[in-house]
Amino acid sequence: MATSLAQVPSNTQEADQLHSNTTATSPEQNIKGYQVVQRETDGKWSDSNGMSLVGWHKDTSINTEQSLMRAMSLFTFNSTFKSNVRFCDIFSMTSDGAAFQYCCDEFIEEYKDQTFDQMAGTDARGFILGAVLAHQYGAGFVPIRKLGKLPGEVIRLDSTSEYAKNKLELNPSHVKKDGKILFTDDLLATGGTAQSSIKLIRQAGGQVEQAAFLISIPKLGGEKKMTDMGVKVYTLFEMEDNQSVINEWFNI
Ligand SMILES: O=P(O)(O)OC[C@H]1O[C@H](OP(=O)(O)OP(=O)(O)O)[C@H](O)[C@@H]1O
Ligand SMILES: Nc1ncnc2[nH]cnc12
Repeated sequence: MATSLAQVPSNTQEADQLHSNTTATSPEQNIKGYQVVQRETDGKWSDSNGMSLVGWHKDTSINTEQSLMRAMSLFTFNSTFKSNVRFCDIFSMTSDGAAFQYCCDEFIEEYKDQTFDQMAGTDARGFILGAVLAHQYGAGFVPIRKLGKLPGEVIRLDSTSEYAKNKLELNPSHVKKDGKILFTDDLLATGGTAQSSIKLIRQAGGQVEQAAFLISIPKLGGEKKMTDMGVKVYTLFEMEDNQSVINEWFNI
């Protein structure tokens, strides 16, 4: 029986259960250094609207089939939402309590030995992880917003992302001068958004040397942009942007 996206359980425990009943053609396969779980044709995770599920955990020490299947079930992809963009929807993950907790805990673990004065995140998806981590570490949260949404005196910078041009704004009075600030966003694609956001924070007197993203698409160059500006990146997932590779994994 084919497994359409609508039938894929959103609850990760149920996903594990489903997987334990399914035979993978190649349960664990190493592609570009990452462990990947493949489903056989019967169990492919996609539906007739062109949506499919794919993703893998960056931590190669997580190598049990169950962990990988959980990682893979977190995000949905939609290739028709924005033209020419393989749009990765994090809200399939955030709307699932277990999945959301799993991701947040991974970040909490990553930064547990550090202290930060503030988190900063970009409107709108960057607010989610930033707010969770701010609460966890007792740090403040600083919003970088799109044009015209922040009251008070703002500084502004143009930014270009994989599919949009924006004007980003920051209220400098929100930034702790010389404070240690972790920049957060859901996704690092071209890095244009993160680059402009971090420039704004630095212009306001904050120190940003680290940035955290749920997902990165390495092919689009964001990680290099971050490194070039002296920012160390931590991402939980990396996404393959090559449709033919994805098709091959999932027999789509
Ligand atoms: O690395 P880049 O190519 O710059 O792309 C990444 C940015 O694009 C998305 O935001 P979007 O502008 O879609 O806004 P949203 O958070 O309001 O959905 C995402 O949340 C990042 O902020
Ligand atoms: N491919 C993508 N999916 C989701 N959000 C994005 N922001 C920039 N590129 C994106």
